[in-house]
Amino acid sequence: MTGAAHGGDSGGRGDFAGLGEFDRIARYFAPLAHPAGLGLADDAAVWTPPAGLAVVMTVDQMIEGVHFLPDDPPDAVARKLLRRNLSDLAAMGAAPVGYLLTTALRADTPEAWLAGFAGGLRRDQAEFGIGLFGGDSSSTAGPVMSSVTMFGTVTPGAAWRRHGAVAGDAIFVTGTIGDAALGLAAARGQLADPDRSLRERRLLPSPRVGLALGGLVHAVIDVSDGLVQDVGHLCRAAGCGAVIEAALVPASAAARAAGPDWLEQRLTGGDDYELVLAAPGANEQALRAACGAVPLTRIGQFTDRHTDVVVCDATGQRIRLSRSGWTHF
Ligand SMILES: Nc1ncnc2c1ncn2[C@@H]1O[C@H](COP(=O)(O)OP(=O)(O)OP(=O)(O)O)[C@@H](O)[C@H]1O
Ligand SMILES: Cc1ncc(C[n+]2csc(CCOP(=O)(O)O)c2C)c(N)n1
Ligand SMILES: [Mg+2]
Ligand SMILES: [Mg+2]
Ligand SMILES: [Mg+2]
Repeated sequence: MTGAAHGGDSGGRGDFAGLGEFDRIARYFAPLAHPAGLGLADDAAVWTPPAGLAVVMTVDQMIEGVHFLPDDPPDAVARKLLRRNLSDLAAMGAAPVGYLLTTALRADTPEAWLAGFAGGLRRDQAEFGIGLFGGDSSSTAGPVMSSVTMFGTVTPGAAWRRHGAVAGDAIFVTGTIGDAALGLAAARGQLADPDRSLRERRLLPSPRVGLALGGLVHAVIDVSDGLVQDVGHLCRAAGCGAVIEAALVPASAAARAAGPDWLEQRLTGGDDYELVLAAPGANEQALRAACGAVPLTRIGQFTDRHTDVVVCDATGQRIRLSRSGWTHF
């Protein structure tokens, strides 16, 4: 390498006003390092998993224009990135430990954006007890992009899986469904959001980490693409079908205020990061106890109608939807 030296490069351009790649890492990311990250001063992280535990790994991205809006607060972008991954670990019954981070920023990305992003990481690291293992910094002429690869642990053989639902199992869901999708509609000016609670739920999901559901559930998935599509994944994994009673799907006060025209958007819009559980109805009280303060609602049941998710109204009449959830082209 020629030019800038490690730890003191001054090859920065644009809004980073002289702050180069290695200074950015030292200033914004090294303070967030987990002990396994070795101060972000080596070529890779070295992590010794606790003896007797299995490692659970997942990765998800945040891409400007696809997963977040250009004007979204950078701390919220970072927190949602962590929380999308935390939600996948939650769906597997894993305890989160740490993560690898990649960023691709534009030369005109303000330094304040990176400072806000790192502040969001710091805040949720404290909230969820995780640390930064390391990562990679790159540049782009296009949309800002970032990804997190997150690691957690679980007792070997005890991870919850997407398969395992059986006909007759109840479908349970945590929290409320549809707020983030309605929040996106609100951001686009299609829907009022007087108390900004829909915006809040779009920006900051609540991953359901740490629920002691082991032994009570047959299958689990987190809702990222949309309730109907993600229940469909449980069905395909198990070779069964499902009936969801639309009126039972929990809605926040703001979602109820939006009215019935927004039903399809709520059930298929995604970005909820709630858990869907397949479990015997008889386990309902035990599940409720395991969920503590996290609301749990029975929304339907699995059936022997192979791999078909049916949404119906309170009279059993089928509600036809034009899509089941989010897909990238
Ligand atoms: N590009 C890829 N390379 C390898 N595996 C992939 C790739 N994309 C997805 N997968 C795998 O496919 C499965 C489904 O991935 P998907 O991203 O849909 O799950 P998810 O993270 O739960 O959903 P979402 O991305 O909507 O949050 C996972 O096991 C994931 O590891
Ligand atoms: C600007 C903007 N447009 C659309 C959405 C909605 N959205 C995008 S990707 C996705 C599914 C999960 O992502 P993936 O499958 O890539 O992991 C959802 C629900 C958003 N959040 N922001
Ligand atoms: Mg994914
Ligand atoms: Mg998932
Ligand atoms: Mg995911």
